[in-house]
Amino acid sequence: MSADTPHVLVVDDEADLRELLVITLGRMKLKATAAESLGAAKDKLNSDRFDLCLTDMNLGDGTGIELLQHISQHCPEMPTAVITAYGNMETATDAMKLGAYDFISKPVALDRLRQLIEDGLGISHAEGHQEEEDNLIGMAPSMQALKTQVRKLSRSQAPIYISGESGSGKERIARLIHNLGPRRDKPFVAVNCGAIPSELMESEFFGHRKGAFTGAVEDRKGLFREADGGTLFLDEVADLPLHMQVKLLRAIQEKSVRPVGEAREFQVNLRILCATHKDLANEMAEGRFRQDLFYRLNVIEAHVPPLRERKEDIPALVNHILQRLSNAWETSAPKVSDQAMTALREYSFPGNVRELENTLERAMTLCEGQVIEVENLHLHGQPSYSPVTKQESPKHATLERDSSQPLEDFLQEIERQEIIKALDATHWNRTAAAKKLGMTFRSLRYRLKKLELDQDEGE
Ligand SMILES: Nc1ncnc2c1ncn2[C@@H]1O[C@H](COP(=O)(O)OP(=O)(O)OP(=O)(O)O)[C@@H](O)[C@H]1O
Repeated sequence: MSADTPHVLVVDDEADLRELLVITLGRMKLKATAAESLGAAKDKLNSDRFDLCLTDMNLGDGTGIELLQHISQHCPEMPTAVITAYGNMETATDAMKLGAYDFISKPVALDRLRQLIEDGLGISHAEGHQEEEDNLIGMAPSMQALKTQVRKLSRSQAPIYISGESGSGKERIARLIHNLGPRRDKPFVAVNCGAIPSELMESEFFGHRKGAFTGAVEDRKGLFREADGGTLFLDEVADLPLHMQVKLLRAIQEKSVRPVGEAREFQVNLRILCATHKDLANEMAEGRFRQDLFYRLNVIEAHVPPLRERKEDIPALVNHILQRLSNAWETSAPKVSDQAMTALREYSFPGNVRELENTLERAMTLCEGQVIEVENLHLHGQPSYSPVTKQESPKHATLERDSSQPLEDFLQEIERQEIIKALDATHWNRTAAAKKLGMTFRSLRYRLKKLELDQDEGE
């Protein structure tokens, strides 16, 4: 064995299991050192350097949890996995919250054990990828804390629930967790659970065999197998129908899937991350989300704060987004006037970073020359606001009629502005806007035509 052969510490008070672990590691050409108690493990950690630690939960003079606490203080960089009693998810969850990257249940299956060891060594050889982190803009203390958490979580295999408002950056966080971790060279598959028709869900997730149902013209692997070895990101997980939640839980627990119309099961090794802008605990309390799946997915929560709570990040985000847009459009990035930047900082951004991106994209189209001014931003609640998809409308009424303006024109301008406000508040959903304005859909449609505001967008 050479000096750079990875060195693994095995901690278990049961001699049989200790021996099995040492033999398996030897067959994998790894160097193993065994400790039979918590005290002995601490001594070995003091006197030697290890690349990985596998520990049982019962250690005679202490527990695996105590060992994890010791490791997190004295050698936090060393990946540690725990061995738990069969079906004891609670202990496994506690261990992962304390930094264990994964767990294995007894009786220990050898192929799963080998996978666990390989995953762990992949972590200890992973270098930091600074450029990945640089793509996540955020100097606000809440974002710095989130980045620290993400760095830690990327080393773990624990499922993570990413909470946060729409457009706040949940998927971006999920990608960063994947890209910083040992699975980075394997696929990252993102799926919006709310966008798949209920009847197609099973085949989307688990695949199907050709001819399994009408329309199944060829074999399909399904998202779980596409993500094999990598990460599956379940966005809007609260939108999964209950029958699918049962199947998902089973696939996660068994680490295997059976495609529709197929007799065989296929093993999958993936990490599950999920997100929703809904309150998942509340969805569970209301009976729309299964409790067992909730506890399986929500081992650790990472929260992405809304943009209005980290306004200090707005200028850096603006520069980052304008740079990205101008690269894509092959133009030079425009500047943002001081007033426009102040307006952006004062705005509440209900649609978070995605809304900021849309606002800047529109402003870049509208601004003449190289400077984005306040009036190019069209922020809600500003007098110059007009809809995103419309061409620049003629000058907006100031709500004070100048004496030369015919009353009819003035009233029409007020009507236009009120309708636009309602349409925007409802994302151009005309039925909802009509309700907001206290008129029928037909009547709104008539007015839209009259004011030349009718368009197909946003239905
Ligand atoms: N901190 C950030 N730095 C740079 N870009 C960001 C940041 N946060 C979000 N973005 C960008 O904003 C857009 C929205 O982010 P993302 O899709 O991750 O949000 P989300 O919370 O997953 O949205 P939804 O709830 O609609 O699924 C993306 O284009 C993303 O790249």
